[in-house]
Amino acid sequence: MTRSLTVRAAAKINLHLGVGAPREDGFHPLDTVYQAVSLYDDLTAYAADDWSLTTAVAAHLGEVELPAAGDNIVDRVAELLCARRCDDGCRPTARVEVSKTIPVAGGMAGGSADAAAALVALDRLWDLRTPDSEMLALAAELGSDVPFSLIGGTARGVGRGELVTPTDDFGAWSWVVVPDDRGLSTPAVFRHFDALFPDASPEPAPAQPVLTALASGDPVALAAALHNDLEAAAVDLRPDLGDLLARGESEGALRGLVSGSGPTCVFLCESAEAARDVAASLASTRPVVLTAHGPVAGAHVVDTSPFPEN
Ligand SMILES: C[C@@](CO)(OP(=O)(O)O)[C@H](O)COP(=O)(O)OP(=O)(O)OC[C@H]1O[C@@H](n2ccc(N)nc2=O)[C@H](O)[C@@H]1O
Ligand SMILES: Nc1ncnc2c1ncn2[C@@H]1O[C@H](COP(=O)(O)OP(=O)(O)O)[C@@H](O)[C@H]1O
Repeated sequence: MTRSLTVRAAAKINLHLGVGAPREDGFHPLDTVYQAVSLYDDLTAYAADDWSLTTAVAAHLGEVELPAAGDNIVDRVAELLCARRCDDGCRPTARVEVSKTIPVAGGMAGGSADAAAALVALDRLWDLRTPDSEMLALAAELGSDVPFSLIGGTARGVGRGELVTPTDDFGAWSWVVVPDDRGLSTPAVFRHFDALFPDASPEPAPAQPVLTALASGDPVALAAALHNDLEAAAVDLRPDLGDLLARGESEGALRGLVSGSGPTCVFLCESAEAARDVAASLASTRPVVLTAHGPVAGAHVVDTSPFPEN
């Protein structure tokens, strides 16, 4: 029987996204608070003699173009892990299948989730036993959001978002998630932020109000503290998002927010029941409306077949 393992990784919401003026390397300094929420991609890696990758996107997310095998972030993970952790001259071999339910190019870090899942799965499949500190460093090379996708939960991110520290979170938070059938490009939204705010401070807005609200566990306090500096840029590029945010709030959400660089909009609700009600109201005019809760775990193994324990 072929050895295989499945790793699950979650989407994220930025509860706070403070963005400073661009650094010399072009990246923006961030002070952000990530929360992993219960929308997932599953990645299964099978032992094989060659390298192959297939991706499947959940039907409700519509017709979405993903980078072809060879250009996918999962290919980059395999190359990087092999180059840094395998013997000289080795090449990556596995058959990898990715099953996506995280909206693509939606500001929910779906590509980063797949990268984190691939790091965990291939490290285990190839028995590399990479130390956690090195896994986080490799994750940071792959993308600013990838270290958070590894650790999950609720965490503060600084630097360009790659330096993550878990934070206190005493709540069980209920979200409505409204994806969009057209993605927004993350670099384009950051560029539009620069155009709208040419005098932005080099220091991003501090995350303290959200950290205090998370420690209270009170949804009303968290709703008041939610903050996203990219929201103005995303809404300026896509004015319909502003209408959607207003509508969710008028339907009973405590607060609507663009998720990261958008275009997915998320709505914090008082309870799981309230989230179901808001979702039902929004579903009368939107093709896809989901509910989710957070925080949930980072990339973790959910199935092995048969796989010797070490
Ligand atoms: C905006 C955020 C908020 O969490 O997420 P998304 O909304 O895309 O999911 C992240 O900063 C996205 O992280 P990620 O998608 O991993 O970005 P990267 O691959 O590192 O960078 C993609 C591009 O985004 C811009 N970028 C990213 C991070 C950052 N701190 N400053 C930037 O200017 C740069 O143009 C960079 O070339
Ligand atoms: N495995 C993958 N899943 C999703 N997107 C991927 C993947 N590999 C590469 N990408 C590309 O990464 C870009 C960002 O996608 P994604 O991570 O879903 O969005 P966001 O950065 O807004 O959170 C898109 O252009 C997408 O086509």
